[in-house]
Amino acid sequence: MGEYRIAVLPGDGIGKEVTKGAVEILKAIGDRFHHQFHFSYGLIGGEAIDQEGTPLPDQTLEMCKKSDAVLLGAVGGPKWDRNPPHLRPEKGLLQIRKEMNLFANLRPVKFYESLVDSSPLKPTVIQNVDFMIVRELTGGLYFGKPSERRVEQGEEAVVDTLFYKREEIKRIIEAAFMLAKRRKKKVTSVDKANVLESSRMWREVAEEVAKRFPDVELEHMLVDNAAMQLIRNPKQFDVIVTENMFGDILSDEASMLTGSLGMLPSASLSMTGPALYEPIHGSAPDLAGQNKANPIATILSAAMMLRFSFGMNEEADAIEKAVEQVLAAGYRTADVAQAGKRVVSTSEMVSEIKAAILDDAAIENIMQVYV
Ligand SMILES: NC(=O)C1=CN([C@@H]2O[C@H](COP(=O)(O)OP(=O)(O)OC[C@H]3O[C@@H](n4cnc5c(N)ncnc54)[C@H](O)[C@@H]3O)[C@@H](O)[C@H]2O)C=CC1
Ligand SMILES: CC(C)CC(=O)C(=O)O
Ligand SMILES: [Mg+2]
Repeated sequence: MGEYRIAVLPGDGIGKEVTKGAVEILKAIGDRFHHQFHFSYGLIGGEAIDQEGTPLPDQTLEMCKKSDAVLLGAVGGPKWDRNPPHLRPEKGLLQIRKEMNLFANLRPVKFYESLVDSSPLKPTVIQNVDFMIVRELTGGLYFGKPSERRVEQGEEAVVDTLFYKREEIKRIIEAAFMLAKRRKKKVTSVDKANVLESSRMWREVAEEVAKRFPDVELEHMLVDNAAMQLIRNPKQFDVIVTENMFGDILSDEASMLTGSLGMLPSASLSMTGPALYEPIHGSAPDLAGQNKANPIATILSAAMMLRFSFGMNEEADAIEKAVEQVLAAGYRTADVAQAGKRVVSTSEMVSEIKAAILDDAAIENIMQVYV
């Protein structure tokens, strides 16, 4: 029996509700496949500021570094929006990504036939969409220094910095090529090379890396065009690789190809240490505490954890299959609700997915006896 330590950081707002659901699903997987998952909980974000005076307490970071994988909900909320930069919940998230070297953020965008009418886009546009956004996560505009307000020639001014070392660009582009090699063999490198020097180096590095992957096609695309192409013809994409902020924005946009921001999971990987798994959405203050949020993005993030961190392909498949079954059976949280479908709460959706996982196990047991 395998034993695995999972650090859980629920965070703020709906982060608490969706991680609770994903932990229930992991426990069901543990029961069905005979693994022992040990969960330990830590503070991050606004709640950590309130209780510990910092958005990322040392004990949270230590616990995560010692774990086999981290599951995170979301951070932030209006309560902390006027805090100084070092006391913002989002700072805790940026810090944990940096401290754990989680440079590669994988955000799969996958079409679900049952949700075809939940997306505002036409079925012909979204059917069979299946691509991966590879977002650089520990550099770029969210980390560059200086990032501050100042006075210049007597005027109030402000600066943020987009900084990368060549090596940081190289490793994320290599990660994208390695993924593409195992997929449809196409990398779209998204930048703003017509304006930004950082993007011109990004392009150069992409060209260099591409030489080592002759069977993978490389195309460059400017980010404004990419935002449009995602809506015009998303099926053209296989792997998109891009700078931190570009990836942040494009992935929220891409989520609507599936019908909701509440559907997109992510994995944040480092070269060596434990990885972190989180939905791509935020703490949704408008839904917090109402048992209405879609837990599927977090549940699918847990599936990514099983696949990437623990090598449990069958277990990850079981979660993904259960999600598809429950959607096909007509269960919907409010964000993907459609006429004629059954609208359920967060906890009801979790229960349905859990039942689908355990029902499948029961069928398997019967088959083992009779076949
Ligand atoms: N990874 C993280 O922890 C992130 C944190 N944030 C923080 O979250 C707070 C709110 O930011 P917003 O811009 O409103 O982004 P958001 O992602 O929290 O919400 C945007 C919209 O999507 C909806 N939504 C999000 N997740 C959903 C789910 N699982 N099910 C159903 N609907 C869902 C929300 O109700 C809202 O209408 C801010 O403090 C922001 O800084 C934002 C993005 C990511
Ligand atoms: C703090 C933000 C960078 C979080 C976010 O929007 C994201 O990671 O998608
Ligand atoms: Mg985001």
